[in-house]
Amino acid sequence: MPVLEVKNLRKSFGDVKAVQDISFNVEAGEVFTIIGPNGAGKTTTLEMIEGLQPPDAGSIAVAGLSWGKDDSAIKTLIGVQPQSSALFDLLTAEENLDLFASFYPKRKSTAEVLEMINLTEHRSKRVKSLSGGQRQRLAIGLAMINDPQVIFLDEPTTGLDPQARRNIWDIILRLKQLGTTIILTTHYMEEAEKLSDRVCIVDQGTVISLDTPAALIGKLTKEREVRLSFYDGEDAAAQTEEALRGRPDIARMEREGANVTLWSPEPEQALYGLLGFTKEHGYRVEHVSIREMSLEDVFIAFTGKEWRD
Ligand SMILES: Nc1ncnc2c1ncn2[C@@H]1O[C@H](COP(=O)(O)OP(=O)(O)OP(=O)(O)O)[C@@H](O)[C@H]1O
Repeated sequence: MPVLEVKNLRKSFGDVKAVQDISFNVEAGEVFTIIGPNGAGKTTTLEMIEGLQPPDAGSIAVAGLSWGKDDSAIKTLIGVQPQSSALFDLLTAEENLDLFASFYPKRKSTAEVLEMINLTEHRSKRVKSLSGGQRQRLAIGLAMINDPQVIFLDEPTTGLDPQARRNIWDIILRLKQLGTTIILTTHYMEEAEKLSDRVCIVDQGTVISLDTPAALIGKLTKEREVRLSFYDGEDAAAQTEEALRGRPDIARMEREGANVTLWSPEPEQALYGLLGFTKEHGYRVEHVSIREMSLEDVFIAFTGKEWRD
């Protein structure tokens, strides 16, 4: 049985249809990531699943339980990362964890959570003197204090520097190892690609595509982009382009000065042909690279929108 079943969710705010029709299932132990442009309905969807807003229509089952019937049972099963502004500034990290733990019948030990979020040595610091990354880790600690089966993390790394972001990735991966299901939203493509078992792309309140990062990328295209630049300048590039045009393993080619870019469903084969030609003619290649398509390419292709930083 999926740990989360979301069917035909809808929610409007006046004339704004924030969520038009969203359905998905999440299996136990998955990292399931919802991505989408600004205003796509991600937060509204999460808040309905977390029981913070009632949907206008549709159904939500958490481990087979429903809001409105089984509220206190669901609350023991889920953990929600509070916005870092909801932390108590004048309490220490440890005191915040103890306070949140007191709301629940079942809990993890504070020491264990501090260890998981790598704050043991800062446990006696007041929140107001923690860094942004440390506060964010504490917010994730609060989401796990009741030892939940499912944890919701809404943009946990927004605004953090790359190192602080990686520290949060480590926590997410540790939680996954322990079997916790994680529902994540993020604006960082690399993060979604690295952490997620499946990614759900949402736009204008509907699910546009849902699959593993690899399958989403595979759906987009089988082509890879190959770039090549020549020490011997424009002439060498133009000759190479001319000679390779029409090869079956090259879908299309572009040249700009001494740089040639081509797209190929068989980039290795195309490269053999290319390098064979340049060697034969004594053209010296300065740089060769093959670029894999990324989740960012998928996002742009599906939503027609640039990714927000
Ligand atoms: N309480 C509210 N009252 C009125 N409109 C709202 C409310 N909450 C959300 N909306 C609107 O609903 C739409 C979806 O918002 P939501 O916050 O769910 O999107 P999002 O995908 O989380 O966006 P972002 O990436 O910017 O956080 C937006 O147009 C937003 O302005």
